Amino acid sequence: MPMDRDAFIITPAEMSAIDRDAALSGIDSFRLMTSAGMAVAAAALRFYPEALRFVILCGPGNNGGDGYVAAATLCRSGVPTGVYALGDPARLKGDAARAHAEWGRTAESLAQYRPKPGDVVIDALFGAGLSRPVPDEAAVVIRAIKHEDLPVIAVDLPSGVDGRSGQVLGESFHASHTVTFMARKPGHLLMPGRTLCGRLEIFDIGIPERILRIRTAGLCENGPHLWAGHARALDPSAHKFKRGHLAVFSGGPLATGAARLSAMAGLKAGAGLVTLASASAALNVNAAHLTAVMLKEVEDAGALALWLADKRVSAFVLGPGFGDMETARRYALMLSDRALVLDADGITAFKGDPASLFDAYAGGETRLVMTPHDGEFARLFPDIEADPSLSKVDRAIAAARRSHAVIVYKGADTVIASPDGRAAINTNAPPWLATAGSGDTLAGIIGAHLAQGMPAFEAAAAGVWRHGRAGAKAGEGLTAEDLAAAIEPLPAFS
Ligand SMILES: NC(=O)C1=CN([C@@H]2O[C@H](COP(=O)(O)OP(=O)(O)OC[C@H]3O[C@@H](n4cnc5c(N)ncnc54)[C@H](OP(=O)(O)O)[C@@H]3O)[C@@H](O)[C@H]2O)[C@H](O)CC1
Ligand SMILES: [K+]
Repeated sequence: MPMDRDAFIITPAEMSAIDRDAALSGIDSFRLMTSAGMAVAAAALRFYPEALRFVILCGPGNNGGDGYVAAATLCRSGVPTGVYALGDPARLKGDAARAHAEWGRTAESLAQYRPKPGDVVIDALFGAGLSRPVPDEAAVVIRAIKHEDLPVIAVDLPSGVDGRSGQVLGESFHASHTVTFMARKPGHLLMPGRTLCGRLEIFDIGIPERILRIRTAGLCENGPHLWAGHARALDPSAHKFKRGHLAVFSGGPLATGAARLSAMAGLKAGAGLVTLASASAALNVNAAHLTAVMLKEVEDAGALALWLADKRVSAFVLGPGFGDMETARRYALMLSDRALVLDADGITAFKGDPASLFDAYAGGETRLVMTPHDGEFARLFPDIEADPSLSKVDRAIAAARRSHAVIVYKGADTVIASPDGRAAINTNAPPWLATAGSGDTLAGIIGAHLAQGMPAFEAAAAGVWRHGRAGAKAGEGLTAEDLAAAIEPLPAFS
């Protein structure tokens, strides 16, 4: 399935390169700015027809330029406006200077602005070019506007949100609406940026798609366009062995539930067969709870080695509730010629010696998927986690490259990254998905996809998406059992 234009995610650096390419191909950059500013003005009139006054705050770069175009357009439409500038407008350059000149009035200084009820603020202070914490003068005004609870329409990004990482640099607006151009930036989707954008609109300012596509790297929003082509292998009408055999390792007798949640999710997600591998001490408690999921005694590494002679067991989930770190390490290394989802304790087990795991899965097709949340990620990749210059997308890609694994870096803004540099940001998870057993369910869904022969990146991305859908369907207050029951067929078959 070709990538849907709306699924593009373009970093601010890529956007600058796209702007340069557009200029080189003869596209007038001032026309782009004019389209951008007019789109903002139109959105402002549409969202807030009752506004007593539009207050446009203009910064020192092209984001400010968009603001002057918006101000001129709103003036022409006859609504009251006030324009306040950060820095001396005489120092504006290029298109922004021209936009200011064409507006043709005198802006007041930003420090003069006193928020008033009835004002609707158009934030054109900083956009893609924000490179450091917002200056104090801007921070004071942002806080005053928040205090007055005025609606804010952000141009491109809420000022203070880093478009590359979604992090707040100093202080940020919490916009009610954001109008961005051509495509979303990572900061619109990564946290906390996503929550600060309000309702997001993407406006086409006229850069041809062929120019966009050349510069877009492998980052997009997670969705069926990424993996539906690989979902055909998951035809539910196929024979059960063809639909793959997934094995999930159980924890000890007092911690068996997590693995059973994974196993049930794997079955619901379409694996033909699912076996729970349990040490003898936990066999009875598992037997008492299982019906469709099969049970096999795997007491130790020797028993696992014998079982691995059966090549039909095509994928494994190791970690949920597993508990025994030494055995987890041993099993994970033994499984290195199979597809493995390593979750929870399976990840923590390699704290201190991650290289042994990474080496075991190096070479050949990517077959390891790791599903860390923040804490687990820091255990395996402490230096990557501690590097403040990296966005969550950068961190996930760096970890994937180092570990030769697909990384599912969990959170409200789960990022799926492949060792080859592709990455996707997931957006369909409702907040209530963060519940006990949710991660176990996700591991089982991904395991089912791997068992059926989906490539690791697609298996993981599809798993995260189906998990989010199931969460939305099960609704607020869901339990992990509800979640497994709510897993829907893959879109290729719906
Ligand atoms: N293709 C498009 O999407 C188009 C988008 N447009 C708009 O252009 C901006 C990006 O414009 P740019 O000039 O690159 O960046 P900004 O306006 O966001 O900010 C750059 C200026 O701000 C200064 N700066 C940056 N951070 C700070 C800070 N913390 N404190 C003070 N000053 C700061 C920066 O100065 P430097 O010293 O860092 O050089 C710049 O002066 C995009 O967001 C859209 O709104 C185009 O209109 C059309 C094409
Ligand atoms: K802005």
